[in-house]
Amino acid sequence: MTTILTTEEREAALPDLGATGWAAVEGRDAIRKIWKFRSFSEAWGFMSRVALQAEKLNHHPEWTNIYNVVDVTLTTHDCGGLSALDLKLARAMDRIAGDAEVQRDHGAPVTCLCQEHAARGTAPE
Ligand SMILES: C[C@H](O)[C@H](O)[C@H]1CNC2=NC(N)=NC(=O)C2=N1
Repeated sequence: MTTILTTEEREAALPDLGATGWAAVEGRDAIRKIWKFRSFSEAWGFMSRVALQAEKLNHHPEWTNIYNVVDVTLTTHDCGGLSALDLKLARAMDRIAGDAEVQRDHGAPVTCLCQEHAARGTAPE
């Protein structure tokens, strides 16, 4: 049975994950990270590789993909909060994402490349 992380486990693990861009989710015992890849293809490649890890761990993200953006929330449904599996999957995602851009401000709007080109009046490559 998966158990909720203790305070000590959180204090040991969450600061390092926070440093890479993971942040607490308002009103949920969960962590969130937003990646902005250079293309849909790169975003999809990330999701495909993460999906294989999720199946291996039997632990799955809550995520949305809009074009080049992947917005991820991790929590453990079986215990209703953060567990060691969320830490493991978060670290795996960070490894797979490599140096892809991270949006750290979760209060700011999340815009995809289409919206950014439209705002700048530029044409996508
Ligand atoms: C029965 C259920 O499929 C398993 O217990 C797994 C599947 N993937 C899961 N993923 C997440 N995020 N939380 C879970 O509790 C969970 N449970």
